Amino acid sequence: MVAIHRDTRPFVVSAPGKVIMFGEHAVVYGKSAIAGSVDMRAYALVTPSSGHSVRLVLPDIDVDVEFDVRQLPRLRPGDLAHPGDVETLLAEGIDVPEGPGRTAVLAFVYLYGSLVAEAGALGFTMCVRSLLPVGAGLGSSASFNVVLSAALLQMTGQLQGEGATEEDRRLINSWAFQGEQVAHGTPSGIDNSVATYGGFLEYTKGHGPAPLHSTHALRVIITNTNVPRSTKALVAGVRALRDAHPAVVDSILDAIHNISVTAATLFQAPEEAAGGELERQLHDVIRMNHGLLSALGVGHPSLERVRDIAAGHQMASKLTGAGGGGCALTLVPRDAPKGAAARVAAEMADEGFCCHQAVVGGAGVAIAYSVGAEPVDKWVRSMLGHSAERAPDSDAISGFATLPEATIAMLAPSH
Ligand SMILES: Nc1ncnc2c1ncn2[C@@H]1O[C@H](COP(=O)(O)OP(=O)(O)O)[C@@H](O)[C@H]1O
Ligand SMILES: C[C@@](O)(CCOP(=O)(O)O)CC(=O)O
Ligand SMILES: [Mg+2]
Repeated sequence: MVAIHRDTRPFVVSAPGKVIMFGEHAVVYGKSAIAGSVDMRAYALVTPSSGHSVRLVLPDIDVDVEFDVRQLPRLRPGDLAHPGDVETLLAEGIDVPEGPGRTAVLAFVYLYGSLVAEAGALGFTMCVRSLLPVGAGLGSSASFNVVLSAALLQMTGQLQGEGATEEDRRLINSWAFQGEQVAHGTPSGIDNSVATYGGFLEYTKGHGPAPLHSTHALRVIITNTNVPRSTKALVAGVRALRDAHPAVVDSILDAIHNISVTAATLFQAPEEAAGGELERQLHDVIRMNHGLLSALGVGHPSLERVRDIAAGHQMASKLTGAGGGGCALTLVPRDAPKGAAARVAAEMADEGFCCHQAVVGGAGVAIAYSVGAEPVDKWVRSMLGHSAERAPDSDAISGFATLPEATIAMLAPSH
């Protein structure tokens, strides 16, 4: 039986989104991929309470639900063949919303039922807000599942070091993966790994994340085309194509694998070798990876537009995440003329796209209790500062939600 940690202080858990540099989709089939955390995070504000009521407030997707915890299913290992089957255990009268909120609430029910299993009642209000665009390829689902898992593990006293120890992270990551399974069916695990561990890493299913010590600072523009798409549907589309043309699709997946392997070598090449030649090779592999993803059927005209605008400035772009719209990344070469990144972003904004000059490789999951007299907004700012410093010469590009809008007020559910 799990003892409940009766600490009634409110706390915040945050976790970053991710940008897949190389290897999306192929990673689902055991190929190698490279990804890093981005400086946009999800935040869960948890306010423990003594009753039997759990309120889950998700303003980004218009969800505000309340459950009597005695009605939620309790799950033991092996109760379900797949976490996605949690729906079948819902008691009559349990109200789970339709639409985008459904998978989020089902992931919550699954994680609550598994982690609070025999521990009796555990009441609280949890509000999750995210600076990540929802459903755009930056791993918003994974950072959501990481903050859920970490918050529930923390409240049930299952973390040794408030999420900071190796064992804490292993535990958070494995539960967040199950949350991703509720939503996606067959996730590779790369998104939840980046959201948990942060940094920049190489990932192969079954081997887990391996930190990649890049010797080169990356300047990356992330562009959200604002074209909605579903990760689950895109992953299923690639699976159907592979079922129809196994030899062809497997050779594309192998080519993507070889791109990730090549890129890992390039990222780790000695600094002396980092001249134009190295950047030219990175440019080539980005371009080829995008073409191969298009061949898998996960491209979109908006992504081609991003690629064309970048190419007009001698920069390479590729879709990132599941594709079909959503986000693309553009590598800004070190020797790009001053202001070039801002000009690219302005051209993209003219198309209705949003751009963000990302800092890649910041911290993973973090848990924080409010401390003493520290003003709460200052405290939230310091949490946002977990990511690496911005490059001093970075152009001001901010089409995404950023501070100061992201104050604690957005974390507090309206009553
Ligand atoms: N801020 C959020 N609040 C609640 N749920 C979220 C939030 N962000 C993401 N989600 C969950 O993740 C889903 C989107 O995940 P997905 O389609 O995998 O796209 P991506 O992970 O690329 O953003 C949403 O439908 C919702 O279930
Ligand atoms: C397409 C895929 O490689 C990444 C999906 O990322 P996102 O949910 O679009 O952020 C799927 C996976 O790795 O599980
Ligand atoms: Mg996702």
